[in-house]
Amino acid sequence: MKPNDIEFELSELFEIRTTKYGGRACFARRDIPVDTDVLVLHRALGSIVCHEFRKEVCCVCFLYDNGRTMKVRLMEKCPKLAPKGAGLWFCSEKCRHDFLSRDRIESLIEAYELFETNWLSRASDRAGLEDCQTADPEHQISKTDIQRMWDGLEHSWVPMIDRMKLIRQRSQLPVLNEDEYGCVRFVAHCLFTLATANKSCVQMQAFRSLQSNELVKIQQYPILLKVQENVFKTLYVLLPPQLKPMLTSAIFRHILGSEYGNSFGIWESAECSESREYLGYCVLPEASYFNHSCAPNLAKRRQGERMIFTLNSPAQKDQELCIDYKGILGLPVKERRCILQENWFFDCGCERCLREMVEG
Ligand SMILES: C[S@@+](CC[C@H](N)C(=O)[O-])C[C@H]1O[C@@H](n2cnc3c(N)ncnc32)[C@H](O)[C@@H]1O
Repeated sequence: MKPNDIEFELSELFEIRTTKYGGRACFARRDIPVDTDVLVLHRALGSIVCHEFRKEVCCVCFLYDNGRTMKVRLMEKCPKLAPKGAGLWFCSEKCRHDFLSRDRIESLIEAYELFETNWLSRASDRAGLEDCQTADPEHQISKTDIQRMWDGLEHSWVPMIDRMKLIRQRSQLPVLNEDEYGCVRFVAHCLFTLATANKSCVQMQAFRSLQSNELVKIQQYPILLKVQENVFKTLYVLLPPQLKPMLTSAIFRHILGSEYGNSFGIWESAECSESREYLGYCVLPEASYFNHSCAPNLAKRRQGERMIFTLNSPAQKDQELCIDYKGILGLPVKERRCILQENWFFDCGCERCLREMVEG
């Protein structure tokens, strides 16, 4: 399948077409009235709460209660499977129950618990970690460098690990920093969804066709190549047997390559948007075909786990449906474009930018 081919239907209200200015985008199939919810998503493919907020944010509905620690843990319900609580905190019995009711959730709990145990046991090794993890700022990473790293992992590291007993495999685990640990959990969550979801559901189809920003992101942040290596190695050694078959380099690279450029921030739902805390991020494949516009006609809002995309003005048939990626609509055109280029790696081709650039 060519990257631009879309062979699935996301909504009866809009369709995906290729644009001249920015890959694929969503277009109204017919006139749609203002205030219509054009897309309502019930669950992310994968999500992660930032390490610093892990105890203060419910891992199901992402409730944040002004820095108070969430009181409900997993060990009370499944002391054998998750004696350390698997690094999960819940706001209520209801959210814990929702989580535990997911199909084959034991495999994800087992994975999270192993990651958490490993994380806690390596506390002393983490001191001084920052010093050893730097990348050469002069070297521009190429596709070949990325492929070389993966060839090394697949053809030499994986066979070496496969020959070892479990205890020795674990001694080969890299020491992770907080971001890498979060990334391990995020990828495991995505692999769990991929393993348990119906392969032909819209979320899976949308995921398979997501645009990857692997090269451009790693070129901008070369340290990510090392991060990916550490995350992959950790998953390879620690994933339980139910999830391990999902871990191939191709799926891993597609998960992270598409996360770079398609993820949605999980923000504290507060009145004042400027003082909101950034709590984590999630990947919503079905919502990742909306392009950005500096005059968007869609507003997005989170309601617990759900994400809702609502028209803020009537849309005519064939009109493009766009969201605001970055909360920068009040800035002058040059600043907006600079922020979009630095964070999302594109030159904004929206009508407002084109008009304001001509106006000077
Ligand atoms: C979330 S994806 C949107 C779907 C994407 N166009 C696709 O084909 O998969 C974000 C990417 O779309 C493109 N894009 C989104 N909004 C754009 C805009 N206003 N101008 C130019 N490119 C844009 C950029 O390549 C960006 O990295």
